[in-house]
Amino acid sequence: MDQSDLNLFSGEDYLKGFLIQEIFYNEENQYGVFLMRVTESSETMETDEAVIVGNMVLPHPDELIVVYGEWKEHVKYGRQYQVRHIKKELPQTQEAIVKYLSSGLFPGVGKKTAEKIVHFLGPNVLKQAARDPEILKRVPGMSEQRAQTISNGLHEHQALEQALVYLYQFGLGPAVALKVVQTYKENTVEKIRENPYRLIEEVEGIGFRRADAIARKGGLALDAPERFEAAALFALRESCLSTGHIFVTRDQLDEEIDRLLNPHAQELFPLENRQALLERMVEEERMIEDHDRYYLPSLFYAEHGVAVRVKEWLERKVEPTPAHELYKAVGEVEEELQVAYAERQREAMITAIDSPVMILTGGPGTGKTTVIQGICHLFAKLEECSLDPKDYEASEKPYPIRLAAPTGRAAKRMSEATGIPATTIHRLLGWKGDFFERDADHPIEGSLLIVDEVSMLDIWLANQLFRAVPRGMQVILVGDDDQLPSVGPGRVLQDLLEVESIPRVELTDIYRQEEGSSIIELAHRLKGGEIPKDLLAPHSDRRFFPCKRDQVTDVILKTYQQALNRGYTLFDVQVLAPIYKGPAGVNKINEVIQQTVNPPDPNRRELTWGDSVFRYGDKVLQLVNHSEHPVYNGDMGKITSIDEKAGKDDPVLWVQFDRQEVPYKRNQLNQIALAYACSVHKAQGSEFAIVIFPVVMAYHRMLKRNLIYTGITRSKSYLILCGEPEALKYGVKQKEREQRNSQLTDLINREW
Ligand SMILES: Nc1ncnc2c1ncn2[C@@H]1O[C@H](COP(=O)(O)OP(=O)(O)OP(=O)(O)O)[C@@H](O)[C@H]1O
Repeated sequence: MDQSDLNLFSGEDYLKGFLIQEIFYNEENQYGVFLMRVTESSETMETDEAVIVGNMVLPHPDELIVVYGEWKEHVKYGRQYQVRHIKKELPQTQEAIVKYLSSGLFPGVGKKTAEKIVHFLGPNVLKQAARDPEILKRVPGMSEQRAQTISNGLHEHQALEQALVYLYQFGLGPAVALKVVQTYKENTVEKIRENPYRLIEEVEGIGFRRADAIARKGGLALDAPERFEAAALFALRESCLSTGHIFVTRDQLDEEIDRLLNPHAQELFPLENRQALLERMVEEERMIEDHDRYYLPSLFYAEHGVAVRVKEWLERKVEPTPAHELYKAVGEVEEELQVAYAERQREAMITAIDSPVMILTGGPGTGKTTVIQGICHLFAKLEECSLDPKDYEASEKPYPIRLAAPTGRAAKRMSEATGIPATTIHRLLGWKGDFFERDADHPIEGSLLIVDEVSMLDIWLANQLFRAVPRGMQVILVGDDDQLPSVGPGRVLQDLLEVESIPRVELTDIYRQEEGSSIIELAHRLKGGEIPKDLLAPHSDRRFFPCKRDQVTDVILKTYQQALNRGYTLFDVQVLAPIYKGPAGVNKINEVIQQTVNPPDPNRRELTWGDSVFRYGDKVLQLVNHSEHPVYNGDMGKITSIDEKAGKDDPVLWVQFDRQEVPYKRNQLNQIALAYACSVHKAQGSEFAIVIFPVVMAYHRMLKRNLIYTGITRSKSYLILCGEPEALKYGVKQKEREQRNSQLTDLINREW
């Protein structure tokens, strides 16, 4: 395909010329402001210079470009050309071609070689040599290999440029277009013409609607089978990822497919046709069907994997410890640890010792951690093994007990409270960024596994973890099923609780209350749907400041500052909000707190990234499990250094986490966010001395009982609620749990 074949933008207003100065350019979103020398334009201009603004892939200074867009009057900066899309033209004059060839884009071509090439082959060389390396061999002294390299380079460059231009016509922004081109390289146009729907699965950020629009423009028929297949897969994946389903029923699938394919979905794909297409997809194993339930293969296998493991555990017999021995050992543990266990706590410890698998549940302050510690000591006593990690340093024997939790903060808390080493599940499983080292063939080591915060476990992680449990290892799952369910698909803890044959103990008596906590009491009341009469009354450890939505950020800010003035650190105080956007959302609150507690300062380095500013000293949150460093989703740290001039492959920012300082390159900055405020979901598994929790009706879509309960129970010493009391009352009434489709309970109960 020739560049002249792509006369896509004919008729649109344009400016043609060269960039002469970069005023501003943000590599992350390709937003830039440039001064341009205009050599040609669709309308007459008074001068030959223009300020152009917009998202565009950065052109090379010597490249001839055409920008399509329109003139706009900016309140502050005056007349500017707002760019919609940009096309790079091949240079045409001898001088420009020499500059282009020797610009560094083509390895090994310096100014002299470039001049020789143009001298011998003339101004059409760029197009010709891209197609045929033989032409270059006419240049004296040009080796065959070098001719081939230059030709390949030219071909690749022109193909990529054409691909970008091809993508802009579909309304793709430069960032997404660049991602597409990086995925398919010089085959972009071909691949998309072949099947535009492949973009959904192969390029992040493109959904069904965008791929469908591209297919429409490309002339693909509305009733093309590829269209239906793409809609079906997209509908299935979205339902599972956004709602947490493991599978969707045929009715649910049809409804979602119709929504995507409307109008006329039913006529375009009548029942019989649909059935045949779905059957074909099942045959090709792109989805799995079981009794009219449709699964993504990875979810089907994960759910079955978990069921197989749990069944195996339940079938295993653990030799019961004689009762007198058990009770004697519990007594000794009580003495050692100076705790008098309550009856139910003792029952939990004894059940744990004699069960291949057990679930321990309970709300905050009911003594789950105390029992975990008790179980570890009891286990060590009966097995006659040491709990001192030093005793295992020089030995072949593995440490007998593995404590793990889904987040780094939860693991740290567990280890501090029990005095026994604990890690994240990802670390336990040897997470390597895109795979786990530990699996059924390379299981984890030890005899007892205790996992805390199991409500956060989705079916994928549960499967990874369970399959890496070696034969004979006892498993104890600990959690609070009234908390928010896992972010990923499944309802693992709830499903396992519905399997009657799994031994479980529920702790209900609250112990922290004895230490005078009214927060826990409030949490337990709200969990039962009750709003205490003294909700608004000041308590020694909690307050409710009634205010309107517009006043919420002021109230938060005041309370935040008061806490800092009293000596609490940024890490002791945490604001939690259910949503990110809006005047009382996480983003706004972060902006306001940052402005006050860590304001702009000429002596403090900062870096603008997307809509955020990261400044030296800011508190930040890790949003995903880091692929190179042991830093996990939910970990918080402080920015200790910024180098805004760092190159693409060098770190631009460092964050000090608990145990280490972690560098971030520019393309890793999407892994962190400001953390003065964060969502309740992100705070799962963490606790803070002071929690500030705004509740206003503007959050109504997200306000649910389990969310409020989870938010409130994150606070250890002091809880500050602010906002509209009726919003809290409204939220607590919203009890109906999300209905997530899963059949884990049935699978475990079923005879296979
Ligand atoms: N039998 C007991 N006697 C006295 N105090 C107890 C007992 N059990 C637990 N506690 C105390 O109650 C408090 C809460 O216990 P623990 O931290 O074990 O509960 P938890 O369920 O893990 O709560 P959370 O999830 O909020 O951390 C602790 O201070 C603990 O020492």
